[in-house]
Amino acid sequence: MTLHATADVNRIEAPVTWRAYLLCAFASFGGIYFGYDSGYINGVNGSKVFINMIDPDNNPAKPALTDAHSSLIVSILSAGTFFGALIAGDVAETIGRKWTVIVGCCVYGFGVIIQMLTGVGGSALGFIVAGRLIAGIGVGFESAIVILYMSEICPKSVRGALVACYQFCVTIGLLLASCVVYATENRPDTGSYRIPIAIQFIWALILGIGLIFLPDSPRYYVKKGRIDDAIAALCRVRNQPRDSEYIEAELAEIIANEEYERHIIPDAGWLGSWMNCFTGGLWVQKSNLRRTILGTSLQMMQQWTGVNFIFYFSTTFLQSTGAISNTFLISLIFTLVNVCSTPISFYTVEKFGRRPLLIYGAFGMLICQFIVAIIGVTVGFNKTHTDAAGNTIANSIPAVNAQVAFIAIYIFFFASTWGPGAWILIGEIFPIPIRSRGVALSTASNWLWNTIISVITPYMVGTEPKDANMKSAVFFVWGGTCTACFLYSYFLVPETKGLSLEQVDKMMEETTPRTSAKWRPTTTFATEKGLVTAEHDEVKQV
Ligand SMILES: OC[C@H]1O[C@](O)(CO)[C@@H](O)[C@@H]1O
Repeated sequence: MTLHATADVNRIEAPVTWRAYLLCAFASFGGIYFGYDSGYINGVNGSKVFINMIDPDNNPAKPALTDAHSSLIVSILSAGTFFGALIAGDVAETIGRKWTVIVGCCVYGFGVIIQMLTGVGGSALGFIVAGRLIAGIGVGFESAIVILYMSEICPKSVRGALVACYQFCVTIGLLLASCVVYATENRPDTGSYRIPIAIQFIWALILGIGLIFLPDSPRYYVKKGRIDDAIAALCRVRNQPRDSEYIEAELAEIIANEEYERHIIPDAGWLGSWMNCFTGGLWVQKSNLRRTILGTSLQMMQQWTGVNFIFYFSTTFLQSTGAISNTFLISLIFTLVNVCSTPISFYTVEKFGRRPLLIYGAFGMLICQFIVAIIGVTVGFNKTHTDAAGNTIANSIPAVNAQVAFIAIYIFFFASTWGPGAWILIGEIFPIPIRSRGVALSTASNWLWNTIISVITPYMVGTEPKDANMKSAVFFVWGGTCTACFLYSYFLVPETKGLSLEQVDKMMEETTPRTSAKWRPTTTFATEKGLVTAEHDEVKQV
């Protein structure tokens, strides 16, 4: 086969068309699963019908699941997603990105059916736990591979913005979940939990059926040596004809990079491929080990921002001050701020880049967290009294309101920076031979830390004798972790804006994180591999 390779670093990709845009953006719909599944269970765990089904001996005056059951039902999904993401890395190498996500949708659908059986024949706990574990595996498939797929098909100039759509969909999923459970939670029948569970089917159907009509990743085809399929796929995602010189140039570049990387990281069987993620020196930025640490730690840091403390526990926390009568409304406002702020990143991530976004975002978050903590321990959440009716009331309502406002500003900073930023970067930093496993490991890290934080925070703010009862001081912890995010992004995060995935590879070889933003490509992989032989581009045998 002959392809037009190019030496011009600016001509390796076709201009972006609307169709290409929409095609690439479709997969981001997978984010809805993620958000909806994390969100709906809090409401279901609060439904009386559900509680009576799981824990028939609960106190009718104050119906609640036992701590053990509640944390099992919540965290089992994350356990499933953790393993699902890891398995998906392998599956995506074997059957391709697109089909892995479709398989993920089927697994998820199966998990939803099992959840729907909750309460049938008097069994409840077993069905909901098994169903969420299986659905979690599906979410793990989808959350890791949608990012991988999108990063590989999106045009470089809008890749950040399109992958940010994924996080946007996560936030919409969270919002939908809180609206659905608000509407169903108090129903007197099994609809109070079956409706929120059944709605999950819709997401699986839309994503699974829609993806059947989309092409797989051209980079996957190149890795498998299926060049004709790669050309067809590239033509569709770039909306270009078969003989477009852009398609040929981009393909030549992907092929040259793949050959170069394969030379450095040879195929090494199943175990060897996983081991490849951990090879090379710790102090060498381009090494696989460093990239794996970067991807997994980025996702760890995203969870260390403490965002899920707000999304999982803000209602309980706000209730404890007695200052806010409608805590649902406040949580809804937090969720809305999250949804509305995320699209800001579509623009800023391409205009200013990934690094500034994470650095300034962490800075904004740490300031907000410390302000919330300081107000809280001096005049806000921590200072309460008991009224004549025995209710806990905050001494200073304006101080509590100020804390709520700063929490909302904190969410604004998270949603417009770290929320999407971590996902964008993990899709970009891995070289093709370890990309699917690297993205899988990084996604698994997000879920792992999500679980760890959701398991430990109730003890940090709980009021039982065994609990730390930190009240507002817990925001000092999140202020500290956001400070760690700030230093982390300054010292360790490279700039990947505007580069093709192949150019990112080169940039990571030639720069340090702090010098990365100035790096510009000077040559193409095709030139280096000798595919371009004259001063002007030439047809060359590939
Ligand atoms: O938008 C907030 C949500 O985003 C995530 O951090 C994933 O990127 C979730 O863990 C969190 O619930």
